[in-house]
Amino acid sequence: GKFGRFGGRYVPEALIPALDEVAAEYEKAKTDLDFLREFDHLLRTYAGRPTTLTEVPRFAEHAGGARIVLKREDLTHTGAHKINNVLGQALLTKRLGKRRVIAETGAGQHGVATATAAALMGLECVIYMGAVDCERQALNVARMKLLGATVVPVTNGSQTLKDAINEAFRDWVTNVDHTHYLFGTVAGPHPFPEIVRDFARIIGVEARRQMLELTGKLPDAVCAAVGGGSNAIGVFHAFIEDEGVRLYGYEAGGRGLESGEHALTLTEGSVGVLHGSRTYVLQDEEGQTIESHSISAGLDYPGVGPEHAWLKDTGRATYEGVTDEEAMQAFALLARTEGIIPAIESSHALAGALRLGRELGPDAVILVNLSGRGDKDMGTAMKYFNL
Ligand SMILES: Cc1ncc(COP(=O)(O)O)c(/C=N/[C@@H](Cc2c[nH]c3ccccc23)C(=O)O)c1O
Repeated sequence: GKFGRFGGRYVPEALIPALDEVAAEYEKAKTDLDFLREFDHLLRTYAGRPTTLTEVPRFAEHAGGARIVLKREDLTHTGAHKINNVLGQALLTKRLGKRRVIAETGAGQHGVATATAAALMGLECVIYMGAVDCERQALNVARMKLLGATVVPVTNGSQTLKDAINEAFRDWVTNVDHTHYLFGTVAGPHPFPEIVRDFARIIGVEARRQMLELTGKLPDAVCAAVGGGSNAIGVFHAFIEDEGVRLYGYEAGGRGLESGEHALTLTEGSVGVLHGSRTYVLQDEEGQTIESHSISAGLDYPGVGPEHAWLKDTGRATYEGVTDEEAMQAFALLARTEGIIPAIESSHALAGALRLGRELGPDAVILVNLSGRGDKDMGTAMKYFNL
């Protein structure tokens, strides 16, 4: 397979034709100049690409004096990196002649991005979201409805991302003739990990060129939060061939390893199958998926994209945990020192960069993918900090 022993498509027979159809359409689109031009036009004039780099010297004072530069995916339209993947897949939906898109969401950012593209292109849109997540990301639920989407609260299981994905797959099996499942990250069955990575990698392509312009060299390290893995692979991919550039993925450490309440899939999980893909999974000895926990809904997932499983096994990337507490401290520190309120998901990468800066020392230059903005997280922040 594409990612060593990871990836594949472990799905019910009923979904194979739909996956084949999407894979075939993508193979055609990726060399179709009309598609590439329309996608590029939307990324520039609608999503607001290229996003800028912002150096954060006051924040970096807390990172052992290393230089820290942010890739500002929080400045894209809808406020997170998700818009890149969604615009590409929405164009594919139209090429497939389908009139309806469905999606899963946890933090609500992929849901908002999908509803946004559906409104733009006149597609019917249904978003599946765990009832717990509907509660903690209520602002995004309201945005999705305003954008014309139907939000379906999912009440089975842990009522978070994993369950929303299960419900979305059930819908797709029934409605595949007129519906595209607009998958929100680099997990899931082939071809989703490849398609979503290809649509997200513009982040790293821009950042690599921008870092050379800004600092005259490649960064010593690239840091990103890892939920399903799309913003991380999006910023990593353009640097994979650059051996001198270290790649760090930060997972949700939740209440800490000992608490058992975390989403440390790559650092504490084991090889298994989840949502159609062979990858790392948080599972017990019988192979039952263990419920994950994170203060950030977007990282609260017991699986991960197979390309990250491969990057971990080959040693090309390093994955570490960041607890809820560490993430919230980094969240507040960036706001206070640089006037930028990050998404709590992104704050895991910021906390990782503080740790890494102290390790690498004052000559290090660290690029951090600021995957989203923190408007959606103000409810959590108000409670956490008694604002
Ligand atoms: C701002 C922000 N940063 C980082 C992430 C982490 O995702 P990733 O690792 O793919 O970059 C998210 C996830 N937001 C998605 C998470 C998500 C959607 N579908 C998934 C499937 C599996 C795992 C995660 C997701 C959401 O709308 O909740 C996010 O909203």
